[in-house]
Amino acid sequence: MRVLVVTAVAAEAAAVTGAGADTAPGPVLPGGYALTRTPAYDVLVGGVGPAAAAAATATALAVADAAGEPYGLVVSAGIGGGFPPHAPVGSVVVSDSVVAADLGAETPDGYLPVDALGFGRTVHPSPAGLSALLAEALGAVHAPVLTVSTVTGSAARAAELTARHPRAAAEAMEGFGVAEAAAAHGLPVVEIRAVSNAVGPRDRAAWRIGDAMAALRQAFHQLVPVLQEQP
Ligand SMILES: O=C(O)c1cccc(C(=O)CC[C@H]2O[C@@H](n3cnc4c(=O)[nH]cnc43)[C@H](O)[C@@H]2O)c1
Repeated sequence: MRVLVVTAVAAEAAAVTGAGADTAPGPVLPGGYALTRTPAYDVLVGGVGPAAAAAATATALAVADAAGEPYGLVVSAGIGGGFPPHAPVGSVVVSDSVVAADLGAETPDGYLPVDALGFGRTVHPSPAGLSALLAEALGAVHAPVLTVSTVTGSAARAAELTARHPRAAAEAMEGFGVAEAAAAHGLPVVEIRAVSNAVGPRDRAAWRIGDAMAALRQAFHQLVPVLQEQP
C-alpha cells in the first residue's frame, strides 16, 4: 500500500523521513510542493493550517492518481499541543478521529459546529483497526485529535475545547484539511502528533520542540515495519 505522510513544515518532514533509510527527493508537484520518497511512505510538506494542508494533499493525491500510482492511506503528522492529563509533552497521539474544532458558528447559546448548521462535516473517523494497531505499536495515546485555525493560548479556551471534546488528546492545525482531501479521494486518514507543548495558557518558554521532533522521528522509525506490512 502506498502511504502519503503530510507535514506542515520541512523540519517535521525531516524528522519523518529521517526515520526511513534510502530517502530520495521526489518530483516537485504543481504548486511547488516538495515530496520526498522513502521505501515505506512519501512525505509532503504542505504548509501550516487546514487550508494549506488540504490544497497540498489534494494536489499530491491527484498527481498520484493521474500517474496510475494511487495512495492507499494518508497520514497527517507533526508536532502538536497535548491536552493534560491525556498527552504530556513528549508523548505521541494517534487519532481515532480527526475533528474540526472551530469550524462552525458562535451563537448566543454557544458554539454550533458546521454540520449542525446543515453543511459538511466536522469529524473524520480514522480506520479503527489500523489506528489502534499504530497506537499500540507506538505505545501512543489513541484518541481524537482536534484541528484548530488558532492555536489555543488561554485556560478558558482550553476548557471550552475540553468541554466539547472530553476525549481529545491533542490539537494541531492541519489534520482536518488533510482528512478532507483524503476523503474526497475515498482514502482513510490517520493523524499522528508528537506533543511539543500543553494546550492552555501561552507559555513559549515551555515549548519542547526538539523533544517533540525526536519523538516524531522515533515514532516513524517504529512505524516503518508496521506500515510496510499493510496489504
Ligand atoms: O505562538 C504560540 O503561542 C504558539 C503555540 C504553539 C504553536 C504555535 C505555532 O505557531 C506552531 C504551529 C504549528 O505547530 C503545530 N502545533 C504545535 N503546537 C500546537 C498547539 O498547541 N496548537 C495547535 N497547533 C500546534 C501546528 O499543527 C502547526 O503546524 C504557536
